[in-house]
Amino acid sequence: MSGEVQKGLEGVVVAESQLSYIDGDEGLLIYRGHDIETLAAEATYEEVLYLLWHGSLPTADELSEFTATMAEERTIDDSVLSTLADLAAADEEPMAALRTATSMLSAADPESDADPADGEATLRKGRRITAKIPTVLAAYQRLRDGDEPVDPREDLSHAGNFLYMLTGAEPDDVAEETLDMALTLHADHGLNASTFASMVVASTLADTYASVTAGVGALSGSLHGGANQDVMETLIEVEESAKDPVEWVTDALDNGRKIPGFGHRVYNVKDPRAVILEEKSRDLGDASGERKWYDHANRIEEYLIEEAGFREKGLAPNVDFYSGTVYYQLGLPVDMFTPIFAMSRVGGWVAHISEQVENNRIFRPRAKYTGEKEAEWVPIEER
Ligand SMILES: CC(=O)SCCNC(=O)CCNC(=O)[C@H](O)C(C)(C)COP(=O)(O)OP(=O)(O)OC[C@H]1O[C@@H](n2cnc3c(N)ncnc32)[C@H](O)[C@@H]1OP(=O)(O)O
Ligand SMILES: O=C([O-])CC(=O)C(=O)O
Repeated sequence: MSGEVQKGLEGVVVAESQLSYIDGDEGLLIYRGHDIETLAAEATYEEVLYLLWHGSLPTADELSEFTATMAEERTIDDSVLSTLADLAAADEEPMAALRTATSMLSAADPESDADPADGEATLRKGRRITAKIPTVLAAYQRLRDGDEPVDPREDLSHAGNFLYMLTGAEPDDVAEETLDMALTLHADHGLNASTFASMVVASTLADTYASVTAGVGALSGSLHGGANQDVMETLIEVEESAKDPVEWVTDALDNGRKIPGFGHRVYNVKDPRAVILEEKSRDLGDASGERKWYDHANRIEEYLIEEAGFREKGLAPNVDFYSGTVYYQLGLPVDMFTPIFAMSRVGGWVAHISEQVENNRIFRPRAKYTGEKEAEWVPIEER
């Protein structure tokens, strides 16, 4: 066995998977054979979940049964709502509130004693978690605002119902379709850090709720899902600085700052999801007459790629760079951006957890020990 350290596990292949394929040089993303551009344009998030979890696109009957089953599972227990109220009163971060609530949801699962190695039971538990996360998030946002949570409706889509529960009003088509597309784009992405975290937990044969909770925790960090919030905060900082975006970003780089929304372990070119979200951000800006956020982001991208050497370093916009401006233009609160990412990515976590337990071996890498091997024992009173 080679003792060479692969820091950050770069390039290490640890599993086989049929779920998503990424070509980081070509800027290609595929879920089970279907390219992301087609899925974003044609599929609903529910269809994508079915594809990821059950291996092929659903027929119309399969989709309507699947959608109805998930819609019936949207309600959350009063105990979860009451904990969310306590967390809102304590001004907890939304991702931390989601982490706590996801863990709590297991108490009401009707299959709590299912065999963790049963991939089908994992999918059913995962479906319940996926159905309930929007209810948790919308309730949390309303409680933070001092409003009563709104009960989920079964007749609305996953995206439409979330927006409805958030505002108390049915969303317009543009908002619903935009969010649905964003959910599709974020649903899966190979062994990213949060998916891998959830797989590591699942590989111990821990419960699905434990594995998904680990995914939420891993996604919250600023190097991963947390970057979409950071991008928007950066654009707001640019706006408030009274500096030109290029001047701002030059100063930021001179001060050793990383620019959120740029760089990726797998892509050396622009993330194909960022291409789609950029177009959506520009269209929303044009439609509302408020192109400022898109323009700031685009100016920063152009400068970093064309003039600051990012292209030569293989640094390009990732999915988080334009998702923030899209969500902002939909009027979503900035610190809900990463929870909305989780609301989508739970589909990928569940698919990978199920794939893992169906063909399981516990993850157990090693560290190269660089500490002392023969330290002298000194009694406590002599130290
Ligand atoms: C959904 C997602 O998770 S997408 C990623 C979201 N995260 C971000 O957008 C945060 C900003 N980006 C980053 O921190 C990184 O690019 C990551 C975490 C995405 C990838 O990390 P790694 O593959 O480990 O790359 P690493 O951080 O080692 O970067 C390689 C080089 O590029 C530089 N670099 C990477 N990203 C950036 C950036 N956003 N801005 C400026 N420089 C950068 C690094 O400083 C490093 O330079 P060096 O070799 O001179 O030290
Ligand atoms: O793949 C990664 O490392 C990060 C990412 O883009 C994602 O999780 O969507």
